Amino acid sequence: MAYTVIIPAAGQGKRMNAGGNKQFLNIRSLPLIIRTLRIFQNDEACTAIVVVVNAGEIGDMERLFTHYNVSKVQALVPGGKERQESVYAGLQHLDQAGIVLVHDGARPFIRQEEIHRLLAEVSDTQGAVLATKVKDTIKKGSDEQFVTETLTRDELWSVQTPQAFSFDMLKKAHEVALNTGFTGTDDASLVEYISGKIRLVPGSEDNIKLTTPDDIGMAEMILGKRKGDEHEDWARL
Ligand SMILES: Nc1ccn([C@@H]2O[C@H](COP(=O)(O)OP(=O)(O)OP(=O)(O)O)[C@@H](O)[C@H]2O)c(=O)n1
Ligand SMILES: C[C@](O)(CO)[C@H](O)COP(=O)(O)O
Repeated sequence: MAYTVIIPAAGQGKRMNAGGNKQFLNIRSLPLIIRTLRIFQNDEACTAIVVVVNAGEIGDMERLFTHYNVSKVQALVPGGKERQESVYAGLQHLDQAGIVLVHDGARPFIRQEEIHRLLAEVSDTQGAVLATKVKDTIKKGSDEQFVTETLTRDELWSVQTPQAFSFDMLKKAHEVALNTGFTGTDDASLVEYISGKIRLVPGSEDNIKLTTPDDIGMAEMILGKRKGDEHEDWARL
């Protein structure tokens, strides 16, 4: 199934503490954003990529894309203060309807197989997200750090990207959120807000978001584990 993808990459990378946007960090000598983009560059079902970046970083990003032959980037769009604003900015630059994926620039270990399983699930619902079952016991806490509730673990999922939607549904969800002041930490929550049904699609623990310095060690481990796998997307660009 053909799709387009919006890649929000306009963060500050504060928790990574790398002195700048973590998208430019080299992970085994390849910039993080390039690791993420090449998965989509190499996926024949992906027809176009919109990358949302910080306004001051457009030139640097363009140079990277040229250097690494990332040819599917249809637009480089200046982002907003929050991730939600950045995705909305990206949506304005998609000139194709159909299925749209949103995928964090900071998640470089997504596999084509997972993307295609997600796509297979989105056709009969309003949205689909990759997710893993929670392994820890999750409790809610008060401001004073007392437990207020222990949640039922069997019902809990840790949600990742990519998240898949029809273009019309995602656009409507973002517009309603904007007009009502609703904010969410992922795109599915905006669709849920307008009562859309979101399918949970089991994903992989490897699809981490590089958020803190510890995640760099985890990334090295994942790369080590995948080394030698000639079918891996990462070996091809
Ligand atoms: N205003 C923002 C904030 C985040 N993002 C993107 O959304 C993804 C997930 O965000 P996160 O991991 O939180 O990245 P940062 O915002 O860069 O990190 P931090 O919160 O530590 O500053 C990243 O690819 C990031 O670049 C974005 O496009 N626009
Ligand atoms: C969209 C997301 O990656 C799903 O897990 C996550 O919610 C992004 O959160 P962040 O606070 O922007 O890192």
